[in-house]
Amino acid sequence: MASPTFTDILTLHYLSKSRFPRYIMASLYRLRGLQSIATRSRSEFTNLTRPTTPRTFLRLNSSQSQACNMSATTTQTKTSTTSASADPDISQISWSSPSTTAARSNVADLLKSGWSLSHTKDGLEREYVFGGFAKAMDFMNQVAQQCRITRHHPEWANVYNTVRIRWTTHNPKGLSEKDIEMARFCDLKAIELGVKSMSKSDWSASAGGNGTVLESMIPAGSACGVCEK
Ligand SMILES: C[C@H](O)[C@H](O)[C@H]1CNC2=NC(N)=NC(=O)C2=N1
Repeated sequence: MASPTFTDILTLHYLSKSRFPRYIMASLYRLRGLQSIATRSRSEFTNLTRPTTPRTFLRLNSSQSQACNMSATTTQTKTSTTSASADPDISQISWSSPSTTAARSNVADLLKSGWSLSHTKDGLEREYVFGGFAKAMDFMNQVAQQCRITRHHPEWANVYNTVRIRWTTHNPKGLSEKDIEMARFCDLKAIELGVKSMSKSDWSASAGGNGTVLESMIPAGSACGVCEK
């Protein structure tokens, strides 16, 4: 049995990196009389054929992928959605200023993707669950940075890995385009940080709208002392 030459080893290496199926590789070695290589231990062979860099896939649930779809379009151009779900009722929304067509379309998309309208109808609410406290803090810090840029702040609460967030405008009171923009920003940040779940927040619905941590701290859209001035 011929022992492999340096060229054989290089060829083997090259073919392995190109991830040829193992059985083709084995036949090639046999053809070339390199039985010693063809019958090498399985693990040695597997190590050669395994891709060198691990691949990670982000598996998104439907609301997360919808949020991603939305990010690919601008506020102005977004006019339709691929979702088959029924159009949410946006007629009840209490707007901060007269709403534009784009704002109405975008808020409908957000509602379809899992945001809910606050019980006072002037805000958007959602709940994110992260891998742990550190991730939840990263999320809050990154959203806070964006708040400094947009000069707009959320009403939110955190317990360990969970962040509940509400976007509403205090002055003039109601839902505004900034709320919509920030809600979308939150979804994208959360996905970027590997959020575990993005669910509809039921903080308004539960206990008649005032039974949750945040509701007892801050009634929806309450004065913040700065916005009211
Ligand atoms: C002066 C300053 O821009 C305003 O007070 C901003 C600050 N952040 C705000 N945030 C929110 N949520 N609503 C507001 O009306 C608001 N107003």
